[in-house]
Amino acid sequence: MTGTEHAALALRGLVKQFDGKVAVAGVDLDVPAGSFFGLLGPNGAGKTTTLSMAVGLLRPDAGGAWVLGHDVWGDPVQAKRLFGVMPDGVRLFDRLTGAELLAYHGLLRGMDPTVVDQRATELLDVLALADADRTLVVDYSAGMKKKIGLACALLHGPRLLVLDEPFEAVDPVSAALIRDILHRYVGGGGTVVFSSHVMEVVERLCTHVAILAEGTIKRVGTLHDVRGDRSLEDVFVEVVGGRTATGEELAWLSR
Ligand SMILES: Nc1ncnc2c1ncn2[C@@H]1O[C@H](COP(=O)(O)OP(=O)(O)OP(=O)(O)O)[C@@H](O)[C@H]1O
Repeated sequence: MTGTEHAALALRGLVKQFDGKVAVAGVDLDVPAGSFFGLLGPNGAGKTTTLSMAVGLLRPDAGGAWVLGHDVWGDPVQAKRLFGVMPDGVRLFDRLTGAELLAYHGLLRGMDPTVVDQRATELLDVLALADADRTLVVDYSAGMKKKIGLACALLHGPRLLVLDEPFEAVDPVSAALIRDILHRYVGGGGTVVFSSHVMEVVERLCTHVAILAEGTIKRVGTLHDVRGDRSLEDVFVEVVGGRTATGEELAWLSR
């Protein structure tokens, strides 16, 4: 489709309904190559549904997704070489150790086993998972599961990373580690797009932001464009709306 060649990820007219209820109502988005892109939205906004359609995990009712010009749904083999995904809820084969899981991912991607071995050792080391070499992923903590998910997404050296809530349930030390790795990845020419509802993380990391609410993109642009002179939280609350407490509710809680 014209106009989708230059973006690292281009979404056009994505729509998804579940049981007649619209979850994503026509999302158009361009994630510029080399950007650190935050997809912000409240609970239930449609972030996971949008990203799942963008990476070929959930078939859209309408619309499509292109990665560096390659059609994710029309030419999945070529497109899937170019990106790595860390889905939410971490759907991993968790009866394996971290090293085994990486070896399995490498095999699935048809990678040279020596390269897989070398990269897996490096990734487990950098992500501070090397000590857990005998632990099954099912027994990992939530933060460790995020980290092994990120390692799986990085293993084949993708040009785009798509991460659903990468900082959810992650302690500050692991979060800092993940941030560092993502920064290095973008510094080296990669593109990251991730979903979050944590303002501070997005404000700190991202060059570009989109605010998704009720299944549509409400604001999009560079962090500066979207935020202006205000805090991202102010803009987010204004865009997404929400009730303001009058102070009279829950009066029975005060003594
Ligand atoms: N498999 C499904 N079946 C039915 N409804 C679904 C399904 N997946 C998502 N939904 C609905 O679609 C809407 C968008 O959900 P989605 O998970 O994409 O939002 P989200 O922005 O990722 O939310 P959160 O931040 O809470 O993870 C919600 O109303 C949700 O209940």
